[in-house]
Amino acid sequence: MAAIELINLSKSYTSQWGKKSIALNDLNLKIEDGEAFGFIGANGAGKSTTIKIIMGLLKASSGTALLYNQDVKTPTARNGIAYVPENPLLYDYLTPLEILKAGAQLHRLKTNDLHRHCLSWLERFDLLHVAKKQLRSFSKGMMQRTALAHAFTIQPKLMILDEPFSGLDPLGRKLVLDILAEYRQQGGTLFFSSHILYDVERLADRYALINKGKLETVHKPSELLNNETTVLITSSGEMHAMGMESQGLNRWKAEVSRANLWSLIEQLKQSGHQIHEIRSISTLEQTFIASIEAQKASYTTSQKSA
Ligand SMILES: Nc1ncnc2c1ncn2[C@@H]1O[C@H](COP(=O)(O)OP(=O)(O)OP(=O)(O)O)[C@@H](O)[C@H]1O
Repeated sequence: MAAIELINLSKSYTSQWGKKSIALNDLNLKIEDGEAFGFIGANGAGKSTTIKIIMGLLKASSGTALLYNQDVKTPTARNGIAYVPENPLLYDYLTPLEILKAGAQLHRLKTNDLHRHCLSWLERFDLLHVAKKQLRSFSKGMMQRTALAHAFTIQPKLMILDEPFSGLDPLGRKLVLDILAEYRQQGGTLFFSSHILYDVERLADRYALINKGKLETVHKPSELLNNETTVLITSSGEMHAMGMESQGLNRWKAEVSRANLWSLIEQLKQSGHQIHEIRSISTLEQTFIASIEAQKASYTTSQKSA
């Protein structure tokens, strides 16, 4: 069954002077249950508008949004679904423990020991030491982790996250990425928007690019792995291997095109190197930029010929 289905979804805003602007233009998208889906787009592309319509916080101008085959206009459509907005607003006179408990009770979570259940999620998000501290002293990253812990507490079947990595430092990002990956492995469904393309690439089974309210493409990250893709390879070894750049302490690194990867691996083997990591770099970023540039170019051409 589809977890999320958007059918010809459009949204336009009208300013107080009567000027109409289109935020979403005839969006069609289907996200299957159990899938991790990344939603990418530049500022103002329409990501938050889409998510707010799904969550019933905004009304679409036309079209339909379904959650597990139920129209999002039906409040029960969101049962068992967690949502973390881009800048979560949490009552700052409360403590994380109070927030998690209130959320679990609101969602009528069935657990033998609510207190322990909430504490375990706070521990997972590295917030146990501040479990009973008021949120007003928290940094942006701690707030974000509290909001995410709150979402996990209700054990949702689907998580809808608007920029889940925003405000997190590298350690916080890694922590959240690991927890989301684990949630995925256990069968959870994930729909998230992000600007951090590397994280989307690591977490998403598929992703969509949205540009000026229009869906550009829906891809599997693996579809991007072509011969032009740049690949990062790191190794360790005592001898210099041709094509590798020294990182000190017998560590080496190189960025090569995918087409040249196999000959480099052969080279490393011959030089007695141990390979540590091979991963594609910036592929999503390249696709994203190329897609926006292509859109701009076609717009300029059509303006000239008009
Ligand atoms: N309340 C509103 N009134 C008028 N226009 C709006 C309103 N909310 C959003 N928009 C416009 O709709 C378009 C899509 O905005 P949206 O917030 O969905 O983009 P986004 O992709 O989430 O951007 P960001 O990455 O910056 O959060 C933008 O042009 C924005 O200016």
